[in-house]
Amino acid sequence: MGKIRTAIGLMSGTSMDGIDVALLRTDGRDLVERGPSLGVAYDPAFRDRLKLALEQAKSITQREQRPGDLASIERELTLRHVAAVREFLTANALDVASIDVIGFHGQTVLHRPDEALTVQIGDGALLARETGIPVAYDLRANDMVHGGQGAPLVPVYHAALAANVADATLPVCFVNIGGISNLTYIGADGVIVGYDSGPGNTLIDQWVETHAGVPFDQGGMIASEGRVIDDLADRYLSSPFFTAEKRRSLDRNDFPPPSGLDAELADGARTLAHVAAASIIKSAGHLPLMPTLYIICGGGRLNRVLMQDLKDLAQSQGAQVIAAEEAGFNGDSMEAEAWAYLAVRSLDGLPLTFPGTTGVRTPVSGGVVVMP
Ligand SMILES: Nc1ncnc2c1ncn2[C@@H]1O[C@H](COP(=O)(O)OP(=O)(O)OP(=O)(O)O)[C@@H](O)[C@H]1O
Ligand SMILES: CC(=O)N[C@H]1[C@@H]2OC[C@@H](O2)[C@@H](O)[C@@H]1O[C@H](C)C(=O)O
Repeated sequence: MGKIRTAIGLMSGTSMDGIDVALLRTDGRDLVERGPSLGVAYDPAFRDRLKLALEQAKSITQREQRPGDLASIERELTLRHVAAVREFLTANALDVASIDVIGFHGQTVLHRPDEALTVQIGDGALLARETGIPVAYDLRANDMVHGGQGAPLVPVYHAALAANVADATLPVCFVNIGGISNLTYIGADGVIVGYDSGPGNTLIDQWVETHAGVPFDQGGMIASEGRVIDDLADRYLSSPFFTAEKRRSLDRNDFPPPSGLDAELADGARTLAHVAAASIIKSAGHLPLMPTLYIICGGGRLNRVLMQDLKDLAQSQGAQVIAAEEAGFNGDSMEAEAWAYLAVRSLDGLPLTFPGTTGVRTPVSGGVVVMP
C-alpha cells in the first residue's frame, strides 16, 4: 500500500454542462474510498463562452497558444473551479488543510490525436494559489508525448473500482456516456482495455438545442416521441471510426450534427439516441471478449430511450446493462473521482495510461504539479 491521500477531482467534460467535484481517499493503487460529490452547472452565457473557446482553439498549432479570447476564458474557467472547490469544502465542512491535492482536468478545447495535439484550458497555478491546495493538472500531455491518444484516462480508475467490488463479474465493461462515450474492459485475467467508443450526448444536445431551444433531451422525452431514421443512423454508424484497425480518441467535433433537413425534432432525437447506443455495442466488438455486464455512467444513462436501446442491443448478445448506481457507484461523479485518483497517482509517479488504454508505447505517468 502507498501513502493514503485525500484528493479532490474536478471535471469539466465535453458536454460543457458544468463542473463535477468529488472527494476521494486513496493510495492511488487498490485503496479507494469514495466521498461526497457536487455538480455545479454553467450558466448559458458561460457555455457560450466555452463554445467560442472551441471555435477559437481551432487555429492552435502549439498547445501553449491562446488565440482570441482563450486566455480570458481560461481565467474565467479557472475562477469558476476555485468557486466550486470553495462551495464543496463549505458544504461538506472540510478544511483546506485536510485536502492533499486537487486533480484538475480543465476544459478540452482541441483534441487532435493524429497530430499529437491536445489542449485543456485551465490555469493550475492560479487554482493552487486561490484554493491554497496543491494541484495536479495537464494529465493528458505526457501520454501523447509517448505515442498515446491522450484519452481516455479513466480506465485505470475503473479497474480500481472493479477490484473493490467483492463479487465483481469479470469481464466487466464500464461505459461513460458523456459528450463522447468511452469504455473500459476489465478481463478475468486482469487485462485492461479502454478506448473512446463513439458519439455520446453531444449530437443529441446540439440537435435539441438547435430545434427546440433546450440544452439536452431530459429523460429522453423528445426521443420517446420519435422513430429511428435508418438512413441517418447508418450515416453515423458506417463511419470508418468503427472499423479502423487502430482505436482513435475523439474530439467533440469529429461527428458533425445532422442538418435540419435530415429529420424533424423527435425523429432526430430518437435517431441520435440510437446512434449513441449502437456506437457502444459496435465499438465493443473490438474488445478481447464480448462483455457480459456493462456498467453505465455519465449523463447519457439518464436518457431512457438511449438506455433502452443499449439494453436491447446488449441483450441480443447475452449481456446485461446496468446504471452505475445499481453497482453501488455514482454515475455523475465517476470522472471527477477518476481525476482525484489520477492526481494521487501523478504525485507518486505511477502510470496513468497503458498500451491497452491509450495506445501509449509504454505505461507512463503524467501531469504537472503546482504548490500553492
Ligand atoms: N436527466 C437527463 N436526461 C437525459 N440526458 C441527460 C440528463 N442529464 C444529463 N444528460 C446528458 O448528459 C450530458 C452530460 O453528461 P456528462 O456530465 O457525463 O458529460 P461530460 O462529462 O461533460 O462529457 P465527457 O464524459 O465526454 O467529458 C448532458 O449534456 C446531457 O446530454
Ligand atoms: C480529450 C478529451 O477530453 N477526451 C474526453 C472526452 O470525453 C469522453 C471521452 O472523450 C474521453 O476520452 C475523455 O474524457 C475522459 C474523462 C477520459 O479521459 O477518460
